[in-house]
Amino acid sequence: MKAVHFGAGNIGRGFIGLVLSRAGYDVTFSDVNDTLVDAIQSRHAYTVSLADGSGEKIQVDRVDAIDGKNAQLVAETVAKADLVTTAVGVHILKHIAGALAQGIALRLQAERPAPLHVIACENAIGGSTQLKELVLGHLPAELHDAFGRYIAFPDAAVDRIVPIQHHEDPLHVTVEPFYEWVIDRSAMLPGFPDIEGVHYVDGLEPYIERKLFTVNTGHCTAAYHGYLAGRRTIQEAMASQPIRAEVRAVLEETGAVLIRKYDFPADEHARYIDKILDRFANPYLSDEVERVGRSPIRKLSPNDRLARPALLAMEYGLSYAHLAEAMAAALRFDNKDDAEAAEIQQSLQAEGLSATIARYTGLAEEHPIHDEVVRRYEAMRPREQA
Ligand SMILES: NC(=O)c1ccc[n+]([C@@H]2O[C@H](COP(=O)([O-])OP(=O)(O)OC[C@H]3O[C@@H](n4cnc5c(N)ncnc54)[C@H](O)[C@@H]3O)[C@@H](O)[C@H]2O)c1
Ligand SMILES: O=P(O)(O)OC[C@@H](O)[C@@H](O)[C@H](O)[C@H](O)CO
Repeated sequence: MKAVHFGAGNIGRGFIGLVLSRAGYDVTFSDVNDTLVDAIQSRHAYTVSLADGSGEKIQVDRVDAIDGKNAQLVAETVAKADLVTTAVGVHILKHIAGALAQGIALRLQAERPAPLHVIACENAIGGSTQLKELVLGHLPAELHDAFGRYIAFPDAAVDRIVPIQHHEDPLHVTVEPFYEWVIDRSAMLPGFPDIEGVHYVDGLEPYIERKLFTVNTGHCTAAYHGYLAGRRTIQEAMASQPIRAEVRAVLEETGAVLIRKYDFPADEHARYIDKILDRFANPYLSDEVERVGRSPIRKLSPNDRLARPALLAMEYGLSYAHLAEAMAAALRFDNKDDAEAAEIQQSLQAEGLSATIARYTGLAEEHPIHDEVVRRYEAMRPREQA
């Protein structure tokens, strides 16, 4: 079985590539990073360590790589694959859609096209569905019918903390022991063999919202408050009692929303939160606040981990004060190396606070959550004075 995985980065090598390889797939990574592609092409293997103090290394074999900048080669590789996965970043999906569509077109020209599943493993609601729309935009109308019959894009939720790596070997990757990969079976074609290590469900929404509004809401809260307090990593941030308490408070707000929306048992959800707080504090990981807080425009956007649970909380008459505090801290994430953070700072200077909140969160000026973010932003000290 052949899999093409877009993105040989941290989650690509440390999670998806590892699981697929163990499940019996020959994995070909497509990436635009020449260092990664060259190293995989020359060694056809890499190692993964679990951040549990054991020092044990897992060998991943039978891997290959292609240059993601070569659209023709990417298309030909996709045409021969049994499975396509991605972990490139949701904003990059539009850049891979053209070559993916070209590969799908090649498959659909066959007399009896082989079915294909394309699974986006990104931190977003409906990542595969978004990719499907992008791919459709590149396909001629006469292929749309066959596309609907032979190509499926089941949505997925992926959870494993993989920090930015700092090893001499560019392929080695250290990951947390925990992982969870959930795929929406109801969107799959019949006859596809289960991937060992994947949890299949009918209907992904509760799983992706639970993951995004707990792991990722809590994570970015730790990152933004940690950044403001001058902490370098999430582990250092979580060692601060006030920050840990703020992260827990945010997760109690999103937890109340999730319990109300999905009827999750409260005691089970409380254990889920406790486990996540412990994962953030894992002493064997060093995860920089800049990585976890990266792309604040995406994180503040209406359908993502801060604004969406706050809106749901308001709709249900629940508290959103700590979510508003996290949004205010995101607006003060003044990391010059992050293009989205720089854009927010520029907007704050040029347009002012209210217009910036409205533009990036979609919360208009008179909205109660907007007002709460304004109050909290104004009461918050910037990083220099923290
Ligand atoms: N790191 C984590 O803890 C984690 C966990 C769960 C989900 N995710 C999600 O996985 C995705 C990737 O995150 P990451 O941390 O691995 O990032 P990363 O930057 O380590 O990896 C992304 C990879 O995509 C490659 N890439 C960029 N443009 C490309 C293109 N046009 N074609 C092919 N490859 C391209 C980059 O070169 C890089 O190697 C994101 O959506 C992230 O939210 C990350
Ligand atoms: O990848 P992002 O930028 O959406 O979010 C940063 C981290 O919260 C994220 O990568 C987590 O480490 C991951 O989602 C854990 O499963």
